[in-house]
Amino acid sequence: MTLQQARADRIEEELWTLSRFSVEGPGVTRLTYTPEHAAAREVIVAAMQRTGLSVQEDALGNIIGRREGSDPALPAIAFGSHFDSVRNGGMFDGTAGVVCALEAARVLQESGYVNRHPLEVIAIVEEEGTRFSSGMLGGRAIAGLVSDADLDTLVDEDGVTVREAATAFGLEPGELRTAARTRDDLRAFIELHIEQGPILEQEKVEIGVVTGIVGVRAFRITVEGRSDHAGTTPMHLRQDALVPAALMVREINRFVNEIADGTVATVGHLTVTPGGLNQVPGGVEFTLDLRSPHEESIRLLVDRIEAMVAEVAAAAGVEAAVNGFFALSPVGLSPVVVDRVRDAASELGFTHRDITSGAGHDSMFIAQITDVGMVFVPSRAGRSHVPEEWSDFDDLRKGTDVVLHVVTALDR
Ligand SMILES: NC(=O)N[C@@H](Cc1ccccc1)C(=O)O
Ligand SMILES: [Mn+2]
Repeated sequence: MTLQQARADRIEEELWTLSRFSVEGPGVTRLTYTPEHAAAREVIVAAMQRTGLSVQEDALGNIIGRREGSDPALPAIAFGSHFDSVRNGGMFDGTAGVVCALEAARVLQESGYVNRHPLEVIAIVEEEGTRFSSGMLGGRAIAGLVSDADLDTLVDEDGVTVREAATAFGLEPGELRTAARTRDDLRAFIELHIEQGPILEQEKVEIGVVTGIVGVRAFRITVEGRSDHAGTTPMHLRQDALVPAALMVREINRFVNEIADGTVATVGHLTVTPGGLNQVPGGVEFTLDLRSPHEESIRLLVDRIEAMVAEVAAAAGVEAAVNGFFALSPVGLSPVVVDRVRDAASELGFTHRDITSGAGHDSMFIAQITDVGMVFVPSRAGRSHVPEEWSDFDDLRKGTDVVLHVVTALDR
């Protein structure tokens, strides 16, 4: 039995279809448990059913298309990615991995492949954390790492909890236990994803063999001063919260540039209250996203940032707090799967190189309960989380062929 090649035209058509399920505005904005999510879900479920997969949805809405194997006692080999997006993001981040997994399932069916292990296509929800400010929630549910309490503490900007939104969406979020997978029922997970960085394109390499994923730390930093009249309050009497906050942002940037070991820091969102032209800022809240392949660099950087924030706040006569709300150590992917990704790329004659992911992925959590590998395809100009995000459909086809080879190799 020879596997047919994946088809770039079907990948392209399905991606364009899914890209239209977005709120108005530049790029793709598809938040979890919204009408846009519901429309994408419908297309994914229909594609799974057309490919002979039986479809289940777990407590949080992860969609699992399953094909039983000739040996039902074996754990499943799964492949897929997420299908939510950041605001005004691209049409490939996550969704390309779902579409390529669907394409792989079509090729297996058309090739008449007889699988020993059950095979699963998994379309994962709420990876970006755009709605509930909690990264990789869908992947964490698969890894059994979401608690019942999380369902009530994670809220969107209107205060709607995950439990309320998932229930309104027709799911049973309380059934978290059924979402949790284990090594007994999951043999491996392979995630195809766009690189979201410049390396593969710069080096003209077709396939990224992901060996590890950076550690991620997320914080909310608050600065509390005192609001006053912008016209009548002399400068020496002010407790302006924004001036020290601006200094903190600049200092964080200086610290990271001094480390220069691949560690990165981003202040992506900053709010000022009360926010009027003629009002001295009384409060500032900003986010801080730290990433590094080196756990130690993050630890040292966090210590230095916390000391600096306290120092700058004291000097400015304001209060400040550094609140961490997400922390994940760097993850090494499973050599069993990583080696097969590399072998598959070689056998298929694709240029490839080992690469560390600067983006976080559901695979980081799923790696805690089974063997995980990732396949990267090039991103044009390394851009992602922007409407300009682009990957070539034939590169996605090549990535899909790699996924197919890894799945069938693991299935032997
Ligand atoms: N693939 C991708 O973009 N993943 C997200 C995962 C994430 C979400 C929220 C916070 C931190 C990280 C990223 O920004 O890396
Ligand atoms: Mn993303």
